[in-house]
Amino acid sequence: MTVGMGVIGAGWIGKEHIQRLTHTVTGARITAVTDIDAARAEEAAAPVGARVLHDGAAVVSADEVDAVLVTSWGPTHAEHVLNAIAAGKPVFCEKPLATTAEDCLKIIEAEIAYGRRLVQVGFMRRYDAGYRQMKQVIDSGRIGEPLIVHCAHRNPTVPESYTSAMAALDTAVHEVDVLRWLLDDEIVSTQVLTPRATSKRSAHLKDPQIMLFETANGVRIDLEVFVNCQYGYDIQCETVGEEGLVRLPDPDAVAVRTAGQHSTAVLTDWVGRFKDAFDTEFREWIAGLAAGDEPTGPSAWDGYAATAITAATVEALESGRVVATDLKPRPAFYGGAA
Ligand SMILES: NC(=O)C1=CN([C@@H]2O[C@H](COP(=O)(O)OP(=O)(O)OC[C@H]3O[C@@H](n4cnc5c(N)ncnc54)[C@H](O)[C@@H]3O)[C@@H](O)[C@H]2O)C=CC1
Ligand SMILES: O=C1[C@@H](O)[C@H](O)[C@@H](O)[C@H](O)[C@H]1O
Repeated sequence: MTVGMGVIGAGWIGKEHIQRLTHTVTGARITAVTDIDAARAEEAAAPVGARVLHDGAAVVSADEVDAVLVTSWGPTHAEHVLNAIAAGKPVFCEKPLATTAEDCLKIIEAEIAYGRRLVQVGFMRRYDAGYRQMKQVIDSGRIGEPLIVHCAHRNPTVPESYTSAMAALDTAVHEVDVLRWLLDDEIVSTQVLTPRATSKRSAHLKDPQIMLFETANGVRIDLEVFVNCQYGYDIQCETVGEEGLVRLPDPDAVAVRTAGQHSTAVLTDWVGRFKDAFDTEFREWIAGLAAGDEPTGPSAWDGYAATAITAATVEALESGRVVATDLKPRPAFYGGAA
């Protein structure tokens, strides 16, 4: 079965995923595209033979759309995801699931009422080979119980429109998700330290930031978010356990020796760093859809947790306090205590 895919939002990542589903991952065909910028929708749809529809609701209800891909701006996600659930269609939503915890909870309520998982959130790091190997090591017990995690998330530069809150909402949100999954633990409190600011930032921006998270099991996580680091796109993660540690590998790169130097390249953006992870994420999602299975990737609950924890982190940044994440109890539908 080929899955007919309707895409809502044909911007940067929307176009990336359209290319991926057309040329790299088998089992799906882009059948409909919409964007509030009609020219952008046309430009993305024409080369893959998809129809351009006038809005997200039209995409969700189109007969040729079996599943929906939401790659529009974050504040619009909840509406499209709720429409897809109402239509009983599987929906892959790029992060964030919604920009408020309240909207995430509405999605959870709608999915539970539907009675079957339809929603998957685009936290692709769970599909990265390095993070998967780290999880295997942690789960195997080889390093003993995890105690501390050291992380860094560095982008070379960000546009003027990037705000201090986005360090949590847009950037650290990936660590929040992948660490909850890696440790199989929940983040219960958050704090933000602001070291000396880089002169390379926009005047309004607090950069870098050091985020400190604590989990229910008492694991401490420190995360450096530095979005004007200049030198490249660099993702680091090291978990220290009672009997050893496990570190995320750097991406493969040849070592060059020339002119008295030994060097390896550093990547410059998330597109290249997580290309294989995105491919695997979609390969597994499409295979599940074709088999009629419920999605097994990041759930609406994970989307809620990430939004609530990053919102608490913004509160921590603005107040200078340690803030409790105060998550709701996880419903049995998502594997919580009944
Ligand atoms: N997983 C990851 O690493 C990444 C995820 N993202 C997420 O993907 C989403 C899109 O990001 P980008 O592609 O970078 O943004 P973008 O601004 O390049 O593209 C978004 C597109 O959505 C369109 N749009 C906005 N509202 C719409 C609506 N209601 N209906 C139809 N079209 C609409 C815009 O006109 C634009 O073309 C964001 O939620 C972002 O956080 C973005 C980059 C990386
Ligand atoms: O999702 C992403 C962007 O939206 C965000 O702005 C970047 O900081 C992240 O590295 C990237 O993965």
